[in-house]
Amino acid sequence: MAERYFCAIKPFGIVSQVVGIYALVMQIIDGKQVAEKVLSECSDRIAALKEKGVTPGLAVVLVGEDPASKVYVGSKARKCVELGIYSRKIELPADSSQEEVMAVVEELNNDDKVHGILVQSPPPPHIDEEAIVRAINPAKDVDGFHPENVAKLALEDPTGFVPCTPAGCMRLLKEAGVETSGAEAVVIGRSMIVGKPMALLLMGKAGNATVTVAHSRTKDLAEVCRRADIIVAAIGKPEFVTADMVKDGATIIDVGINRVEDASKKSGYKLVGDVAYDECAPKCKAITPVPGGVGPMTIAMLMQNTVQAAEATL
Ligand SMILES: Nc1nc(=O)c2c([nH]1)NC[C@@H]1CN(c3ccc(C(=O)N[C@@H](CCC(=O)O)C(=O)O)cc3)C=[N+]21
Repeated sequence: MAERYFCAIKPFGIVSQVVGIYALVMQIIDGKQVAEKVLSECSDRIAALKEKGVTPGLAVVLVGEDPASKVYVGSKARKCVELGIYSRKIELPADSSQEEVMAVVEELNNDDKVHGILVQSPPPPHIDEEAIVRAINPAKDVDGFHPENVAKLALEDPTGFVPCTPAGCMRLLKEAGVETSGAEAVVIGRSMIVGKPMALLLMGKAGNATVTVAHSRTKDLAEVCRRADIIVAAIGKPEFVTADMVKDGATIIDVGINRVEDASKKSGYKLVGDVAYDECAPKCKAITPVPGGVGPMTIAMLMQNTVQAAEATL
């Protein structure tokens, strides 16, 4: 599921080039390609559901006008249409009250055509996001953020929903043929959306890795990272992981999506990950690019969770 690239070392002559080619075979993990595979599995399951009279449905709620959120919500809705998932998009003004958002969630909880509910994060600052997440019926919580699903993940109960981004990272490792069992994995970041569930997945039966969770208070982060066979970068800081933090032959999963200014781009910005890709990639056995790595997988796993939610109603 992934292409192999050769990093030829030009300046050092033919012999070094050959040595370089053997020493530095590096795999760029193609997230778009793996996402296509996941989506085609979803297609088959959707067809089977429709034969039984069930059309999976996903509702996406967006509060406010954040342009990046609008892009994500748009691509989620588009993916639903492509797959034949019934899609509802609910856009609420930025000044909506807590009660108004809660009322929408309640309505969606009671809508039998809707199997999955996602409230785009982050909502405007006056909204209590935790209360919203708790109000979602756990059986429709396709983000896997509800406490019941967090508990099921910790318990390794497969009836729960695994958060989409870490689920996508695990699938990428699997499809790239990266051995997690017995590996030293370092997760950088401890968020409830990525870092914490990622650590649970790597540590659990699906991963069997030895896991370290590093964060902003970690002492000697570079040293901790250098131990890693697998680094999962989910810090939210552009190009935070540098080559000196990476062991030769490590695998890097870059969860970061940061918009940084770039005058040469029409949009005025470019996307970079949490990893300084150009300097880290030559040291890696395998690495995910940004864009085209974890991002497309997040959406694919959301579709998969929606299918799972619909199947659970049969
Ligand atoms: N309740 C909730 N659930 C989410 O799953 C959720 C959320 N809130 N809030 C925002 C984040 C972010 N997120 C992304 C999904 C796809 C791409 C994606 O497809 N990225 C493309 C590039 C997209 C671009 O060009 O901007 C890529 O990396 O190749 C990125 C980010 C889901 N999120």
